[in-house]
Amino acid sequence: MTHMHVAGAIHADVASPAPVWLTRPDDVNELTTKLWSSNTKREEDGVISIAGVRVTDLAEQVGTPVYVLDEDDFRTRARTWREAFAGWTVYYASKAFISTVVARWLAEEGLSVDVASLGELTVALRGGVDPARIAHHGNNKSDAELRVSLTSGVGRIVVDSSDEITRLERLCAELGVTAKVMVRVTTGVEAHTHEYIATAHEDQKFGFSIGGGQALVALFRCQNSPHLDLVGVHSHIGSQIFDTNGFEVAARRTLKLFAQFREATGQELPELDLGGGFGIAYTKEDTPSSAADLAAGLREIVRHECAGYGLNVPRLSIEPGRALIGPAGTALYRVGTVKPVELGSGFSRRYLSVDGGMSDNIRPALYAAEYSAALANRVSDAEPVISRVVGVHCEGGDILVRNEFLPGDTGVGDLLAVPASGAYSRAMASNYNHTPRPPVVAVNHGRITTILRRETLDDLLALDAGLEKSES
Ligand SMILES: Cc1ncc(COP(=O)(O)O)c(C=O)c1O
Ligand SMILES: N[C@@H](CCCC[NH3+])C(=O)O
Repeated sequence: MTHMHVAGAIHADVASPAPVWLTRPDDVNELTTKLWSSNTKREEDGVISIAGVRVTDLAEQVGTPVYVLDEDDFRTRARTWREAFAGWTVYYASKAFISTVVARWLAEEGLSVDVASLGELTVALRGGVDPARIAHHGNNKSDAELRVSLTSGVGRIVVDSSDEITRLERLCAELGVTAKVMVRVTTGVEAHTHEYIATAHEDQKFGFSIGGGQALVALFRCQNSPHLDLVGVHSHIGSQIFDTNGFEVAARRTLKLFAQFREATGQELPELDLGGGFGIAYTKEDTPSSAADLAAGLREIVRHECAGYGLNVPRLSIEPGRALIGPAGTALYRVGTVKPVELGSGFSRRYLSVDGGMSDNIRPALYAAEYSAALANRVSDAEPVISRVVGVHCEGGDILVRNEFLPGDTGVGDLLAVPASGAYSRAMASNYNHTPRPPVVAVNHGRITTILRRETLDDLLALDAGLEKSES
């Protein structure tokens, strides 16, 4: 992830070890603008508010932990991306987070939606997304899933394997329909991100390899199928990427494939999807590109490559997930214990245990992802101290924020806010240790709306078949 290369390095000038990239803030109460949703600020009395809702009121009304979505921030970001990429189709990657309310916002803001499971597809449809504006992904889509996709009129099915093409042809024949398909290709790009979220190097499960020749074969096969309508190629190189070079190389390689396809068939492929993966700021160190800069860069590359091959510029699309919902979300936790841990050589680390953990945000444990945090219910004059925010689970790796300067008097009962938490946190949440998953609330103009309620122990016990039997 972003700072993995320096995670072990330490400052010697502070009482606790801090990674070299983490600088001591002049004002520990200040909210670094790029990290927080656009309607987040500190009120005069020091309490953080999001879209006019004070986090102290929020915690009182809905409890903690809670994920807070700044509706206006999300909608504005969705519009900004749609406008920056005018003329392209912008699919929101729903895996980052989806609920029927978010699906409705997307439909209202004129975005399309990418789904990667029957669950995401169902939520998008139930949320009112036009099926024609849905792209269906997955490296092992089931018959049941493809059937729903075909019968509901999903706009694009992105095929990922020969077995899937066979399955899809059989289902299309059975249902008497034709599927519009894109072929997911592997461009061989080594994206600069964590290994687990890079998806275009050769040794991973997604797509047909361009370098190995399988991509061209898959294109021919779809082109010649009476059941499939081949519309183009899909490339996705990975996630949380800052270095735009990877997108450029992917665009070059896919357009070379377009040229090869035309040479072999005399026909041009009409569409190219360049996927998602645009990085966001989780810490002050991160410097994401703006939608406008990304759009200008990608437009120019595509134009240049198409001109070089004498191709018409295809209809283009992208699939940002994190870049739209990540910065709009804030996680709110309450501190339950504070523990100074002696590390030897005069160092100590302050562990702040909060009421959530790896069950609501697995990203630090899974990708060594870095986050930031701020004391949210008040300001403090105390010296900033390097702190580690940890959860309630039975794992040493149950870390939410590995290193952050927080006021030295942060204590039991205080609220901590973790910005940039809208993507892949609640969406990847689990019930580890039989923990009910936190709610997601939308805030706007001082109003709180629950869009996903808090799970309860009763919800979890309702799944317990043994209990059902003994009580019936
Ligand atoms: C096919 C596809 N499209 C889009 C995305 C969205 O990625 P991100 O949220 O990084 O923009 C992903 C996830 O990495 C993906 O696998
Ligand atoms: N889940 C990943 C991103 C990969 C998404 C799907 N291709 C993350 O949390 O960063």
